[in-house]
Amino acid sequence: MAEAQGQGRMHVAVLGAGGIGCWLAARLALAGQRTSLLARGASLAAIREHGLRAAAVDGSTIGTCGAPALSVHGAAEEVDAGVGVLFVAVKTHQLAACVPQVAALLRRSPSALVVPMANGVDAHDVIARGLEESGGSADGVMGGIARSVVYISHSGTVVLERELGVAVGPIRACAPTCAQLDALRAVSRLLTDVARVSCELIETADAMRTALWTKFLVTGCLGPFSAAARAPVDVLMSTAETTAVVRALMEEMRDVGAAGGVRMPDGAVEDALAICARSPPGTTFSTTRDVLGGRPSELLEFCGVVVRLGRERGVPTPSHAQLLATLLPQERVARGELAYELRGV
Ligand SMILES: CC(C)(CO)C(=O)C(=O)O
Repeated sequence: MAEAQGQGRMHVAVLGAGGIGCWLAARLALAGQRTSLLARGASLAAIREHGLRAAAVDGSTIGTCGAPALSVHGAAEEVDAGVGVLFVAVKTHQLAACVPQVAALLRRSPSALVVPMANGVDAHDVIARGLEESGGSADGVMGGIARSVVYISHSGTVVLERELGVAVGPIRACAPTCAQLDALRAVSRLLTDVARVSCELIETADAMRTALWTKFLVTGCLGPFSAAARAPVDVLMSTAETTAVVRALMEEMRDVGAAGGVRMPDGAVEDALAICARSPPGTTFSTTRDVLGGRPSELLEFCGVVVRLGRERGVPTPSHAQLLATLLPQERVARGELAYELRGV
């Protein structure tokens, strides 16, 4: 952990070259911070050849980074030892499959913190369970939340649309050690002061769970619903009929969370609705883009999880069940599990 605490600098690794992973890697590397990015396929090839480019929405280049600050790898075994923090920035449905990479990295850097930057409310559990099942330790698994609106325009280029920062903090029942808390503080300082990614440090697991569910209230319902409605958030929020559906979806999520001991502030749904109502024209979430682009999405980890937790906790979730059912056939097609024709369309 010594490297994590020294001078606010540490060796950072990022697993996943999607929007969030490339955004974090680019911000860190552009600031001269040593960063190892784990990528695959076309992203790996493009970043190896041309570096990682960060662009503004109008297409202009913010900066391009490569060696020596940024190194890109296809396997965790290639990453040097001494990593202080690993950000796991993959889609929630890819988390379980990437645990072997996390385990391989931890074998070389056993004191690294593992911070998921994934959607949903249980990324830390999926990673921790996977590590424990493979005989490893999950003690370094923390909580993380990404709030920025960023996306990959083409392999090797990440577009920074709205940089709203991240949050990190403990999340698991076992209390973090003093060294881990110091390392979390160092991560937060590194991101905020060096990489210019505003990072909120959340001090307790309870507060972290509340923060995860607060984001989930918005993304977990509006991502899938705006895909089903084929309309951006601002349009859904300026139409009475669709706003009523959004409210019902959020209320179900609040109740399911509360039944599991998550302390949501009074007015959490009103606050989430107000945030959505302020969305700029055309706003979509990654789930919306994935569903409409015919790619596997986080539907099962959003509506699917709400429905499952609702059943386990005795909370009715009819709106989520309906939204899940509406999008399920498309999701199965995207996952290669189903094929059909829509005649006459
Ligand atoms: C809310 C947002 C944009 C934050 O990264 C997101 O999580 C998503 O689009 O999936």
